[in-house]
Amino acid sequence: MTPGARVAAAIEVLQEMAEGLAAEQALTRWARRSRFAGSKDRAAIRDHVFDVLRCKRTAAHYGRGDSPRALMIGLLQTQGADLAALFSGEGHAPLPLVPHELDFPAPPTDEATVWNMPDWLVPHLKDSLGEGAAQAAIALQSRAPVFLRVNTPKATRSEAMETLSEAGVVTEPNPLCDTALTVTEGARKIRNSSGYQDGLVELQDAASQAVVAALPTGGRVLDYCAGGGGKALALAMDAERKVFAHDIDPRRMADLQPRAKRADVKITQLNTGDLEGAAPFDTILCDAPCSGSGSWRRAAEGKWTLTEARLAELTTVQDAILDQAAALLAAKGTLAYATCSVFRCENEDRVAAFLDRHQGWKCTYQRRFDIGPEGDGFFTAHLKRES
Ligand SMILES: C[S@@+](CC[C@H](N)C(=O)[O-])C[C@H]1O[C@@H](n2cnc3c(N)ncnc32)[C@H](O)[C@@H]1O
Repeated sequence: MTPGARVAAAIEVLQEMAEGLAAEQALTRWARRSRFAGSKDRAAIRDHVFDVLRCKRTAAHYGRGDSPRALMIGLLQTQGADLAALFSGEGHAPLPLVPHELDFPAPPTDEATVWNMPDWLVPHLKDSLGEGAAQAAIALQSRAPVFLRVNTPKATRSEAMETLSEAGVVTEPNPLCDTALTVTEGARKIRNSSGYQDGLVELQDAASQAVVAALPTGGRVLDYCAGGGGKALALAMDAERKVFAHDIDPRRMADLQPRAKRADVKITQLNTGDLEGAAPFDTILCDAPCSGSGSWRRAAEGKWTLTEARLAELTTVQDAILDQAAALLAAKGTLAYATCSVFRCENEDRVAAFLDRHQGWKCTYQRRFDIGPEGDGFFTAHLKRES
């Protein structure tokens, strides 16, 4: 496909999203009906679509509208692309720009447009991050780096780096965690590399790894909100731990056992009804459902679909999860709370609310990870009973 045809395809995908499809669904549908497209075409189209999602307001500003075509014109203008070459009307490229589309406005001045987020989120971000809010908003407008976790039962960090480089995947040690690598070249080759297929590495954000690395070693450990099991797998690298995984929706753990097998680690899955019988646990990690604001570089739709009501609902669920997990903890155990959110209302405020509800508990550790080149935005806190 020509670059112009890829832009036309991205406009088609954005149109389907405007009609109600989620980005992944729209991209999959487009790929199914466009068998002629190669993997590089699909990747380029995906990049256009997600770039628009990350920068929708500035794209709409420069494109003078929020139609899919206007968004692509605005986005490509901010990227300094050769619009005349891309919108040539030749072959499958979009039709040439008409005069009013070439009349680009002055740069935006209002904060929500510059920060590329809904108006209501601006005060939330400021309240949460103070002077760091602008940096976070800007960081959310770029593609996230790719991070890997070295599966230490199978390889050291340097062995994994060596094996990956043979497949053209270039990495460097990530400062957030001893097991983390930042991919600097060849990210698209990871899944076919022997390092990945043989379980030497897993795809996992570096801050997410650091959250697990901060937990006490050994003991009976419950990943209470295990989801796909990324953190459970990281926990299970410590052979002294007996790791249990639970999720209110067990279907989310469907891939956990094959992944554990590939990583050569053992994880026991528990249904909600089995939790009480398996308690007490020495460590319980509650990687709670959240807005995902720390990872909106990867899942940019969340930035536009989150509502104030949903955010409030999430804080209620987060409180309930902490209360349920606390009842399963051993007397001297550690209750760890984590979110991939940067909002105070989902982080520090939840810890404070827990301590208000539970007399005789204290917070022994707390860390916030900024959105940046080293990892996604994350928050974690450890809660213990006062002895
Ligand atoms: C942030 S995701 C977990 C991601 C996962 N820990 C990982 O690292 O891949 C949150 C998970 O919490 C689960 N969840 C939501 N409410 C829950 C509850 N009340 N109890 C347990 N799990 C819950 C969701 O189904 C979802 O899979």
